[in-house]
Amino acid sequence: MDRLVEIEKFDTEEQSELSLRPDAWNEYIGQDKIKKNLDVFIKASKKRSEALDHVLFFGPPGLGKTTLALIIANEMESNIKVTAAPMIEKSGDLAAILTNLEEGDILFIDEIHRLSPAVEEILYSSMEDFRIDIIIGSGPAAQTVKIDLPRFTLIGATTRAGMLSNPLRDRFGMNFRLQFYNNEELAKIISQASKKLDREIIHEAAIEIAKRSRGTPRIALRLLKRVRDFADVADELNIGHHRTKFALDELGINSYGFDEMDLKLLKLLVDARGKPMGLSTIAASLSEDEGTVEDVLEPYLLANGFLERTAKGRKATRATYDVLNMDWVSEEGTLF
Ligand SMILES: Nc1ncnc2c1ncn2[C@@H]1O[C@H](COP(=O)(O)OP(=O)(O)OP(=O)(O)O)[C@@H](O)[C@H]1O
Repeated sequence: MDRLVEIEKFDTEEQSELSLRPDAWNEYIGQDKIKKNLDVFIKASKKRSEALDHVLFFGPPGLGKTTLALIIANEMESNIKVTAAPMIEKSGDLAAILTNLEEGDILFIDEIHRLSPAVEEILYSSMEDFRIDIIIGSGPAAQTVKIDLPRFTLIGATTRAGMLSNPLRDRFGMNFRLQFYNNEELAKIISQASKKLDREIIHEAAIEIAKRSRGTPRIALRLLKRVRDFADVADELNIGHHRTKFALDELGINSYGFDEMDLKLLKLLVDARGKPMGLSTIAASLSEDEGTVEDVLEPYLLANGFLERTAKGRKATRATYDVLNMDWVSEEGTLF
């Protein structure tokens, strides 16, 4: 029987990513430790003919959490339903999803930290006992009906592990943190995707795109598509280094891969002349919400030493001044 892959969380841009998405381990580049561990756990569950234990992935957007869930389903030869927490508004929505699952199915919930407490409550018993209690009616006449569920696997993904409640986090048998990719890994992802787009890309060009992708496959693939547009217009069948550099410069992507928002944030910190800045001040100055600053902007800057988090707030580092071609000012305000 064919596996069922039901996806209801993607917008149009994500739909266009689907054709480039790897569906087997050999195409999933990097994250070697996670791959190795999951491979063992999948093989063990298959050997015992059991559903895989619940899995939680966390890490910044675009690092491959959804892709991993789809590969797991492929390897387990299971049906998968992909959804996102904001689409599960009421406990009834979740109950409907759960009661429609079959033995061994996988349910993937993205942004799982955004589930409402009432919905989360239902998830606890379904993850632990494969059972849900539904209350029918209200007041003294209300009745609780227990419904048994098939043994399924929940795969949760979140950009904010810290926002997950303890009872929910504890119910996952496996936790994996995804890391940013290095340039060689991203170049491999770019070359692989380029082949799927019927283009050859030379290694130097792939590295050039990788360097400007903030360690993130989703950004790398987006840039690859734009570079391909430039190559197509110039009637170049293959993607070379010169065209790639030209295209990326035209797109205004600097050699660190920083976009306008990154640069605005770094400039804010530098303008504070060494004084730490609070998250709320940064968010207000950038007209962004705090969550976006914490989940999307900061992780890459932090991981690469362009920003420092202290108890008093965020601070520029020496590397921040270097990026912006400015003289370094220490916390005491001394110019170097
Ligand atoms: N390790 C990898 N190897 C090859 N391609 C990858 C890898 N990781 C991600 N990709 C590609 O990058 C794109 C984004 O990945 P994905 O949607 O899985 O990220 P995500 O972590 O789920 O993002 P979000 O948190 O926004 O949902 C996909 O098109 C996928 O094909």
